[in-house]
Amino acid sequence: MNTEKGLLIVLSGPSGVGKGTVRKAIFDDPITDFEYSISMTTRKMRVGEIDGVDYFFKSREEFEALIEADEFIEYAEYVGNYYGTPVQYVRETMDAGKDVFLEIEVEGAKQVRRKFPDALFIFLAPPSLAHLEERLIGRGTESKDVIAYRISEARKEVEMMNLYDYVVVNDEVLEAKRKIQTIVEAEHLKRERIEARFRKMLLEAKK
Ligand SMILES: Nc1nc2c(ncn2[C@@H]2O[C@H](COP(=O)(O)OP(=O)(O)O)[C@@H](O)[C@H]2O)c(=O)[nH]1
Ligand SMILES: Nc1ncnc2c1ncn2[C@@H]1O[C@H](COP(=O)(O)OP(=O)(O)O)[C@@H](O)[C@H]1O
Repeated sequence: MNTEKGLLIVLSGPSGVGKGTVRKAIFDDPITDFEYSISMTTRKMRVGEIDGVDYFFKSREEFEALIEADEFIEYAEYVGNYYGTPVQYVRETMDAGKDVFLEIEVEGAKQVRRKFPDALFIFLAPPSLAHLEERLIGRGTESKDVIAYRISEARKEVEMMNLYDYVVVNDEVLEAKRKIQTIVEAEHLKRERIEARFRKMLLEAKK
C-alpha cells in the first residue's frame, strides 16, 4: 500500500440519482481537496454546458481512435453515446499525491474495479425508484422513451450496489455530500494506519 499516491474515488449509481448534483456540491465546497477528472463523451452538448469543463465533447470517430490508442481507463456506451475517463490526467494527478474523483455510470465503474482494485467505490442510491423517475422527469433533459429506458437500466444497476465499498442514499444533497467527504477522510485514516503498522513490522523484522 502506498499512501503517498493519491486515492482514486469512484462515485457511481443510476442516471438521475443525482451524481452530477452531488458532485457539484462537493466541488463547490472549499474544503474539498480532490481533483475532478473530466470525462470524454460523444453525446451532444446540452444548453449551458462548456467543452472542457463539463465534458470533452468528441465525435464518434475521435472517440474510437482514442479507444484504439488505449487512452481510457474505462469507457462505456450508454444510451447510444460513448463516455470515458482519459488515463493520462488520472495517472499524473494520483502520482502527484492528489486524490482523483470520477463520476461515472456502473459499467465503467466495474472496469475501474478491475484495473484499480485499491480505488474507493461509492454507490449513490435513490431513496426509491419512484424518486428516481421523478428526478429524471423533473430535470426535463430527456424524452419519455429515454427516461423509460434509463429507469429499466436503473433497476439492474441498483442490484449491483453490493459490489461497492459504500452506499450513500441521496435524500438531501448536502447530507450526501457530507457523507462522501467523511468516507474519503476515513479511508485516508485507515490507509495511513495500515501503512504505519506495516512500517513498524518491517522495522521489527530488521532487528
Ligand atoms: N463509464 C463512464 N460513464 C460516465 C463518464 N462520464 C459520465 N458518465 C456517466 O454517463 C451517464 C450519462 O451522463 P450524461 O449524459 O451527462 O447524463 P446525466 O448524468 O444523466 O445528466 C451518467 O451516469 C454519468 O455518470 C465516464 O467517463 N465514463
Ligand atoms: N437529493 C435530491 N433531492 C431532490 N432532487 C435531486 C436531488 N439530487 C438531485 N436531484 C435532482 O434530480 C435530477 C437528476 O440529478 P442529476 O445530478 O442530473 O443526476 P445524475 O447525474 O445522476 O444523472 C436533477 O433535476 C437534480 O436537480
